[in-house]
Amino acid sequence: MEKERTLRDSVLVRWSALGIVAFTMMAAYFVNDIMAPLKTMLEANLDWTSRDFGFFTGAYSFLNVFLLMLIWGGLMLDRFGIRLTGKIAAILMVFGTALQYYGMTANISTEATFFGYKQGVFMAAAGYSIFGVGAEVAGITVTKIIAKWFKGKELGTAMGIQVALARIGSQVAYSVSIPLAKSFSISTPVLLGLVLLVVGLVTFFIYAVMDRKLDKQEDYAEEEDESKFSFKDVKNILINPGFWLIALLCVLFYSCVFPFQKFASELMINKYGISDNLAGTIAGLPALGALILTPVFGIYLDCKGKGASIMMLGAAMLIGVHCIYALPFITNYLVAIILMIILGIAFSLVPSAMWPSVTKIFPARQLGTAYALIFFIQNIGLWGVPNLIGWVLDNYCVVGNENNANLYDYTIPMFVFTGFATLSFIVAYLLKVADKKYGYGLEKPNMKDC
Ligand SMILES: NCCCC[C@H](NC(=O)[C@@H](N)CCCCN)C(=O)O
Repeated sequence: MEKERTLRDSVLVRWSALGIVAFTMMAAYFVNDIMAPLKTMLEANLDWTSRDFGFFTGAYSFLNVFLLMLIWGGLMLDRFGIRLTGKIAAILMVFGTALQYYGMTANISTEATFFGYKQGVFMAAAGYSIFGVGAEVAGITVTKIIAKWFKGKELGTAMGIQVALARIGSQVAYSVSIPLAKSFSISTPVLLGLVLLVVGLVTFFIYAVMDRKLDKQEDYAEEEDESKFSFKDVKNILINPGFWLIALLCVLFYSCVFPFQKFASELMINKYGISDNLAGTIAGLPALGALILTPVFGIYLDCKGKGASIMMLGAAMLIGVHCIYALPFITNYLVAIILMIILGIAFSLVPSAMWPSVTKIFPARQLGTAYALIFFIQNIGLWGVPNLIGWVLDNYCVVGNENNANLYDYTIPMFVFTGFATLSFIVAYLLKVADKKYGYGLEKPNMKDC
């Protein structure tokens, strides 16, 4: 007997489902990056230091790392399902961003401190930390949603398009942040993010209706889902050398991209003399490049393979980019823009090879657990590196002061990023060696017929 057609068999409905949840993630990436270009203005207007900015930026991952929120989120996703987990994640993002907005706007004394940080900074960071839990849990929920609707269909393309749409959120955030803050007030960009997140929350509730309908039609049993978080699988994953190499590559590579971008606007202004209205757009160029190139490289990897070599190439490009940014005598703004474009290419190469590689190393049953653990380790870098860079800037890099904001020499921070990029290249090389030894098939194409 022919199987009954369900909602996911309709091209229009399944791509609409993707569009709806991708919007929620786009809003999340917008809020994630909206504060980055404001670093200098935060110093001038709200008396933040670089250490404060690093503390705030790293706060995104604080609860995910130290309270294991990503792990609990993974467990909750399996125990209570997509709809409840996704709604809670979206509510956390809205609540966290509202708290962050309050921390930036309320009339909090700049003198009073909390755990050694100004109260306003602490409040904004606490909000961003709650937002970070919501954003990361929403990330794994959306991965599961895409697997649910696109399994046996255009799964790879759908995942690539979702990440590409999220990059639009980042790029728009980098471009509009400073102009908005200058035209209205320093907190206006965050307020806009809050509005987008509320719309994202509403769209997720709309998605939940579709999800319930699909479950009714397909009799979708969460127990049968292959991507569950399970403590049984944790041990098997942790003893797989492929896991450690991918997780290390992920934390090192992403530590050279996301935290770097957060400080990049100021680097563009301080070192290359780029106007502050344009600096954010340039710092956001990697997201724009990745938006276009990630699907292109995805198709290449599907048809030709060479995943391990591509990860090495991306890491090598990153070493070159950060090293040239570190050289104090190269100050031409065109060089800065070209380097940002090259970083964008590397930022497309590595993720488009790395995320599908996870599916080659682990059986489908362990995928959810493997992704949650890799995200967890990645978050350690997303917490630690901004704190480290902020501390280095305050203690070793101040070279002057202009309009109540410090001027910084970024040589040391950029050499720190070069160090991480070098380590990521070594790990990518070891991954290629391990691929040969254990036969993961990372160099093989993802699809048989192209
Ligand atoms: N199917 C996995 C896609 C992962 C996309 C990846 N996102 C992350 O790694 C997040 N854990 C961290 C996002 C932080 C955003 N600034 C990506 O490349 O964005």
